[in-house]
Amino acid sequence: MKTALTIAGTDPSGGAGIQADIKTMTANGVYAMSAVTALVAQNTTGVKSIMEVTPEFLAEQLDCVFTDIMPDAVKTGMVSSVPLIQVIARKLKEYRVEKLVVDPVMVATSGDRLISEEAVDALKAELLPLATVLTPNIPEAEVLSGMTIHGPEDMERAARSISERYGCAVLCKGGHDLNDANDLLWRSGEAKWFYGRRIDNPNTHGTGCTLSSAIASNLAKGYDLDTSVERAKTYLSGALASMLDLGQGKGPLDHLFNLEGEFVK
Ligand SMILES: Nc1ncnc2c1ncn2[C@@H]1O[C@H](COP(=O)(O)OP(=O)(O)OP(=O)(O)O)[C@@H](O)[C@H]1O
Ligand SMILES: Cc1ncc(COP(=O)(O)O)c(N)n1
Repeated sequence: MKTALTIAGTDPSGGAGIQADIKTMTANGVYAMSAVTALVAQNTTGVKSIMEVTPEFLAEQLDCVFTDIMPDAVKTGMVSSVPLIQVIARKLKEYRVEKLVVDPVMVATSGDRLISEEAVDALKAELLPLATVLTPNIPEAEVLSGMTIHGPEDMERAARSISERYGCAVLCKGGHDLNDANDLLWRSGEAKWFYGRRIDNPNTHGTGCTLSSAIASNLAKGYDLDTSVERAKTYLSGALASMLDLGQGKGPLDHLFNLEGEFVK
């Protein structure tokens, strides 16, 4: 069985972060592992508080995984402070991780900030250059490129600039565009659009976490980047179209919409 590791924060309400990542990886047929960067008290209505792990403890978690079950792909999500980012970058290099999806998580759907100002600089300097693919949403692409994005051409310009600066592929997600759900992948100096039907579902808590974990799962299984993005987007659309409706805020996706078998009944 292929294996994937998520390095991210938690969501006790199960819709985003580590919990969404594990469900997504499982639903996408890989063995899921997780290293926690922060315990986050949050639910569908917002973030109440954050308790970061120490850099030493994160290093120990990563050593435990990498020395025992070397993942076929790794995804990073919420990495809220400079020392944690430094540890992650060091360990990814030490263990020569090749397939890395970096979701540059900055602000939750609820509007709560999940990374410090200084950590954005560390993310750029330490983690982005290691990524196979980076998956910013439009506001994150604006921060990383320093450009303002008003439409598809701006998405291409920003993704290209980020890709050239950090030497990685960039998937600029269009979920924040109210008309479409089209994502732009900039890789090897070229743009490729992934068109999605916009699903009329307000419950989008964890869409970013889910998409990046599904991409990592497909990379782990050996698919190339374009195919991994295509498959991940199809999976995400299915989880959104299942119209799960839980919680009092923006609810979670139905990660296991495709699960069948006798134990499900
Ligand atoms: N209503 C929707 N219908 C179909 N696809 C959607 C919808 N909303 C978002 N998506 C898709 O979900 C994925 C995540 O995009 P989005 O821009 O929402 O990321 P994000 O902002 O990081 O997510 P999050 O809301 O978790 O922070 C993209 O593939 C996007 O096209
Ligand atoms: C631990 C963690 N990581 C990421 C997100 C972003 O997800 P969303 O923007 O969908 O709330 C989150 N809310 N919590």
